[in-house]
Amino acid sequence: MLIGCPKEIKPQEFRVGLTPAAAAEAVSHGHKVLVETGAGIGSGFPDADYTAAGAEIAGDAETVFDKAEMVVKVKEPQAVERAMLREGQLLFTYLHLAPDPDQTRDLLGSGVTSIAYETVTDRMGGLPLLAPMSEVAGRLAPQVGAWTLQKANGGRGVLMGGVPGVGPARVAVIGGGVVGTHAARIAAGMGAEVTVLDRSLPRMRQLDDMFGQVFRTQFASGANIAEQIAQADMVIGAVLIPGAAAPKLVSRAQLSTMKPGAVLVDVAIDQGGCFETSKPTTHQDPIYEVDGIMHYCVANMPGAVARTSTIALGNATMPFMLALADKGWKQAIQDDPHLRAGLSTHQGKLTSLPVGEALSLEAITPDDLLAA
Ligand SMILES: NC(=O)C1=CN([C@@H]2O[C@H](COP(=O)(O)OP(=O)(O)OC[C@H]3O[C@@H](n4cnc5c(N)ncnc54)[C@H](O)[C@@H]3O)[C@@H](O)[C@H]2O)C=CC1
Ligand SMILES: CC(=O)C(=O)O
Ligand SMILES: [Mg+2]
Repeated sequence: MLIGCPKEIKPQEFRVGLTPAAAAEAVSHGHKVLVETGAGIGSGFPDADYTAAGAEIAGDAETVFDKAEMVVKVKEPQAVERAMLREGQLLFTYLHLAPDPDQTRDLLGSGVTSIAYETVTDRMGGLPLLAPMSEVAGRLAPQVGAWTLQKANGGRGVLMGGVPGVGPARVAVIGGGVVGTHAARIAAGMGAEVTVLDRSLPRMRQLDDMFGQVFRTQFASGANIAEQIAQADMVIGAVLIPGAAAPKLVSRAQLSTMKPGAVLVDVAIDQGGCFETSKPTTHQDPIYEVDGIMHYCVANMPGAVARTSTIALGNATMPFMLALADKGWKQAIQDDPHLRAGLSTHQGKLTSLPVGEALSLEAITPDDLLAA
């Protein structure tokens, strides 16, 4: 199979879909790999690393999209990239379709077969292709939130760990999955007083066993969320219902109950965000203020630490990428129900029920598609 890897074009996105190590593995499996010139540069991988791995270098994105049987990326295809997709081609990348009707329409219109990293599952009920980037974004969240809390950035001027004689910042993390756990660990490590709110009692038991007194857990009822945000210097949004639009857990009216200059970091923004006032921002212009409350809502946070993120993502995607290349998408998803869970569009059909529900579109399950 010819596997193509274009350079990412989302603002300030420095990750790349294929590492030289992944390219070398694909070549050793007998596949051809075509990488756009400069695609790996932002992650510290020059073209020479790809040619050494046996890949070819293409001069532009058009050549990659034109020739590739499978396009491997990081972020959802942007409008100019979507215009280059076609029926019979396979797209393997993050998609986040539920909050993105334009992208969904274009993917369906192109006929491309697309598999979303973020809905591929594993035997433990986890999301193995989302997890590495959730680890990164979770660890980044208190760091960017602490920067936003600085007075010059619009925050209330509170230091995460406090100092002797002055108490630490209070941080509420809503959602105690991968993002939430990593965020809570780092915020606690910075000296903040941290509470993690989740709706899953088994998850909170697990967190309590693992972390003891490092941070507290609290059931994510509306009342508890209201109480926590009123006391918080920083609130980190980290909820997920896989594939679906994020539930809105903090309304605009509730901002008036918060401390002026408090910070909302909405990591769940890629699924539409869990605060009513969230809207996606970029690394170039990451923060904005609503009713005195600072918001950080960057939808590709891991792009800020591209080298770590590219390698972490590549480690996770490689076995799936190889299965798709070796077997073709149909056989690969027939053999692996976890990869099947990622199938999102095929020949103009939407194959994700949560996306169908979020966008009021007709959808079938991947199983129904295979059975048809
Ligand atoms: N902005 C960015 O750059 C990035 C964003 N993300 C996003 O972060 C979000 C979280 O991802 P993960 O931690 O990997 O998901 P996860 O599935 O590991 O954790 C989600 C947690 O949310 C909890 N939850 C669901 N509904 C809830 C509710 N109503 N109230 C409280 N808790 C609730 C679940 O019980 C679960 O523990 C996703 O939207 C993901 O796409 C991930 C990586 C990068
Ligand atoms: C998960 C995601 O959206 C990202 O890593 O950018
Ligand atoms: Mg998007």
